[in-house]
Amino acid sequence: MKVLKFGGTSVGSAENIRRVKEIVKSQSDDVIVVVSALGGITDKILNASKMAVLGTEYFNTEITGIRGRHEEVVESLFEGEKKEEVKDRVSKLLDELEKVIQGVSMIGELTPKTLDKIGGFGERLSSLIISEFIEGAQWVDSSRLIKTDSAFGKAQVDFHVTMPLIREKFNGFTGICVAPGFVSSNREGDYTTLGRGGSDYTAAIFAAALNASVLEIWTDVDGFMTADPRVISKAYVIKSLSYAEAMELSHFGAKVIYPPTILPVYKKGIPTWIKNTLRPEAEGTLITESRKNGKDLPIKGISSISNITLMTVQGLGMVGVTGISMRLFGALAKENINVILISQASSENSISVAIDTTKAELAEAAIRQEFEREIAVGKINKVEMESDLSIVAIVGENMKHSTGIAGKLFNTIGKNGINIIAIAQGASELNISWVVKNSDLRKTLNVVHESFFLSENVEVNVFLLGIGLVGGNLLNQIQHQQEKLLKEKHLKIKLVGVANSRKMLLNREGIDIEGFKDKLEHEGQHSSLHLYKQAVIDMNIFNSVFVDCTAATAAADLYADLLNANVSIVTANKVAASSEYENYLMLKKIAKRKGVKFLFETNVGAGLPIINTLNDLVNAGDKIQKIEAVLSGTLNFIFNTISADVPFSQTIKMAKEQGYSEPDPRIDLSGIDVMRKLLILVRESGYKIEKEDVAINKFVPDEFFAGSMDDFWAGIPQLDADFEARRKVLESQNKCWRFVAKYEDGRAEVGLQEITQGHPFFDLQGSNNLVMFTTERYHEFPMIIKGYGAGAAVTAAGVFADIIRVSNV
Ligand SMILES: NC(=O)C1=CN([C@@H]2O[C@H](COP(=O)(O)OP(=O)(O)OC[C@H]3O[C@@H](n4cnc5c(N)ncnc54)[C@H](O)[C@@H]3O)[C@@H](O)[C@H]2O)C=CC1
Ligand SMILES: N[C@@H](CC=O)C(=O)O
Repeated sequence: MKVLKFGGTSVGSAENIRRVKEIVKSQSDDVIVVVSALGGITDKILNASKMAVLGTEYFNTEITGIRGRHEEVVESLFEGEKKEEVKDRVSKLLDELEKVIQGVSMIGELTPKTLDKIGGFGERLSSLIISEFIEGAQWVDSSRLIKTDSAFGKAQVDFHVTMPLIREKFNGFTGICVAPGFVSSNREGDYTTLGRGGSDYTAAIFAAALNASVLEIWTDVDGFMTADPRVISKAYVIKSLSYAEAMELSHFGAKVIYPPTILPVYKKGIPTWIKNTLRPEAEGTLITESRKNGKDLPIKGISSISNITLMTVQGLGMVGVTGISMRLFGALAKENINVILISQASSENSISVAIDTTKAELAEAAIRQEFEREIAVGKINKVEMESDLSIVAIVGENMKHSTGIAGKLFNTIGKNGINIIAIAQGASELNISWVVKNSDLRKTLNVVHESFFLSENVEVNVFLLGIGLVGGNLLNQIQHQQEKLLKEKHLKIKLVGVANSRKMLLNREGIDIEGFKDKLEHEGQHSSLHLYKQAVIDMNIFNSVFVDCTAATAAADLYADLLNANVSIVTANKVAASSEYENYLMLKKIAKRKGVKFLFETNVGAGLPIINTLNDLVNAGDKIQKIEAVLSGTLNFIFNTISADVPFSQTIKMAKEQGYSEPDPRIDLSGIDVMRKLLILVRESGYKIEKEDVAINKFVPDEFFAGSMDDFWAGIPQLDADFEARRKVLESQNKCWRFVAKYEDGRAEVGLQEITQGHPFFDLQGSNNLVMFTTERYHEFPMIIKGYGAGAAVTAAGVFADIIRVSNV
């Protein structure tokens, strides 16, 4: 004997009822089919009753709708005489329903007893139609077999009476029987109901009573998912669960099965399948007895409940006093308030309980009344209600005796800036639950799902600002490398935001890099730096990284807020790291405190591994004694290109065209760019230094920087002749110009130098950079790092490497 239960969607239309018939007919065993009401009908019935008791005539409209839905289904499923016969029977039941609701309207009273009588009509109607539609099927009235107490609304089953009644009814039964779910009756024969979702429970009771070989719950999803697929697009179906796991997951919000369903089948060890009526070929989830399975992941699923209120009762007078908890829970129970989570520290100074927010006021009043005396004398000084919260739970038998799960869980959550308000874990170690703000729920679920279920892949969510040379190249590189990184490094780089100075485009599911510029232009929202920053923070996505490829000071001013919101920063923009020392230090401190990264490798030497190398030297205990470097790609290019044929002003234009210069090349020519770089190197070496401490020996007079960009381009050729004359002299002396940065003994300076042959800087070609670190360990022969020091492609590659560093893969 098998018991199959079909939910509201499964029987919600004539088409779906045909699928149900196919499934039932394909069974080789005897079958009991338990059905819910047609999807949405119970809500309509209850609404009609509520309208009736309020005295509005709207209930008639609801009844017409209910009638129409059933008539439509009958019309489609049946033909000829059979159709008329079923129509007639359905109509009689609907008349009965209408009469009861009209009665409610007349007397203006809707007792729980009447509500239970009304509430079960949907199942009675659907089961009647389906039993007639499946040839040879009998109809059995579950309400006469399942006996309960008289707690109308959510009656308790009397198993001592129910089980024999069912066995007796089905003694010697063969074939197919269709029964309404949800409905039951008390000792007096009045209708009761088993609670919303109770049809699952009806099926489980039948299965347990008859020792069914299997219980199948047919619904509209493929099975229990690892998380709510509406929030986690990558959630997938869990193949198998123990009864305890299924119970925990469904209790904590996974609305796949009505929680009480589990107990009867668990007691009898009846395997229970969750299957999809709309995709019967899908494997589904099998719920069986508890087995610790070495192959399973430590946790099977995550579920959550939103709109929770946490009530905290606190007071020194509670410590060591017996009976406080008993009174607290007793007071809540008296008001029929379900406690979803309990958290009490061992100091006993406070107890927190999570309850449904709709019951918060009632709960507070009940507790204040119960502890009136203790509150008056100050033994309890706080009854605090915190709302807009959610409970998240991870569930899995394999957590038992596995070390490190809670550590990994809370570390991941903390690193993503999610505050945990309360925690509960039972000694069974089957479930760890914690409370977060509603606004952090989505991020929490993503973070946990990612780290426990998709641990194979690490996801980094990129918000890019600035799509000029470096930003544009970066996106090309990501696009080309994305697939390889996923395959070989299990790293998913997802572009979730992109902005220029006017517009922003955001999509938490990912933005296709192909054609992103068009999309930004046409679909992007109007933006400003502030709006973009706020959007990044509000989207609250885990493993977020803000990538700054602008040269804007205002962009650097966003970093503190972003880091504080647990967003890592990767920046090619040198402004922040070369700003006031206090600001530079503060950003580093925030990043450290928040467990996120603040990376700026490309600030010095573009893609060259200069800052990372310096960090490694210092971290390993070396001491930087001297820095000598050529740090400007632009200036090195200029001094390598200037010739009798190519005047000074022309080389500046060329450097800009080749993408070496800053967006404003005056930053390069004035020495500011090199000053910033030296400042950063000295700071990363562990010394405190400010801009004012760096002496800049300029080689272009200040007056050329005073006006607009156009003024600059118009004026700069005036220097060509002088430069050419000096260059000739230099050439005759076999020397070259290099713009050198130097730090030694607390003195920092940058300026143009004449370099003689044989010096390491002499042969530095093109836009190359060279850095020499003289340290305690690299003393006689300094460490030298040399290579392309500017250019969009190498810089973008350096930014890309920093993004990958954020992921820690
Ligand atoms: N080009 C190179 O070789 C290297 C560049 N860098 C740094 O990379 C950064 C970008 O340089 P490039 O791509 O060459 O410059 P770029 O001028 O080509 O690109 C900068 C982009 O930022 C955008 N932008 C400016 N202000 C903005 C704002 N408020 N909001 C949004 N977008 C804004 C601009 O419209 C432009 O598209 C600069 O900070 C530069 O110092 C660092 C190392 C090497
Ligand atoms: N403008 C800079 C680019 C790299 O930082 C340079 O020329 O070096």
